[in-house]
Amino acid sequence: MFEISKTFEFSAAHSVFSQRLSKRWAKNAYPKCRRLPGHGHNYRLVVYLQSEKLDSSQMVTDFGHLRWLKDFIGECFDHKLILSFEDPAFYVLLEKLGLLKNETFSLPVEGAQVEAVAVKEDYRLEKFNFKEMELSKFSSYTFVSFRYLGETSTPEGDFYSRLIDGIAFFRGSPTSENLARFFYYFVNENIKPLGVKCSKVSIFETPSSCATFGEV
Ligand SMILES: Nc1nc2c(c(=O)[nH]1)N=C([C@H](O)[C@H](O)COP(=O)(O)OP(=O)(O)OP(=O)(O)O)CN2
Repeated sequence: MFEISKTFEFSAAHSVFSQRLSKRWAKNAYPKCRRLPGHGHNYRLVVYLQSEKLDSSQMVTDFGHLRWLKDFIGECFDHKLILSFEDPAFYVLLEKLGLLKNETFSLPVEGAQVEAVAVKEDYRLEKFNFKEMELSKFSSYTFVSFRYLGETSTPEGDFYSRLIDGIAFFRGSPTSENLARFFYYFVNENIKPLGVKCSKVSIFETPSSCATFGEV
């Protein structure tokens, strides 16, 4: 069996609302990773691909065949604040940011729209634009990243373009474990036509903290 790996780097922020530390094991049991609006990491994502045989280029697959993943990470994860649908503070945070009205995600800027790049439950990609959308509809996605489409020359337009471009929604708590699982299924779904398999994915939050999901 052959195995190749490709590493991707991105910077992002998250708040690990699910963090609970045991006093017995952690000297300082204060769960600092729950803090809002979040803390940042220089993430390293390592994707492992396996194949029994080599292709016509005598490769598992060309490293260049993962360019789509580099582009996706650059557009949808890099320099984003990853907010979780399941965070108890999710609704409060969106409301305070002016993005929530009657349980509806809405942009309070005349004429502006939001472009969403969404990963569905089956890990396929979908793109759509909206001005308003019921928040409950987002929870059928595993991940949604946003881009502001509108005027930016007013202070309000500037604020909402920077805010919208800076956030993404994630289904579970954004732990390294959950991110590794997300990328494992996302990569496997989207490389099916290449005829190779993603065997595992590792996510490094820091140089010394890593989670792996797949055939470990
Ligand atoms: N199993 C997991 N544990 C922790 C996760 C996680 O995703 N999975 N996440 C965090 C935080 O995001 C934290 O920022 C990173 O944790 P940690 O390695 O403890 O970071 P430090 O740099 O503060 O730790 P050092 O002791 O200085 O290496 C927490 N835990």
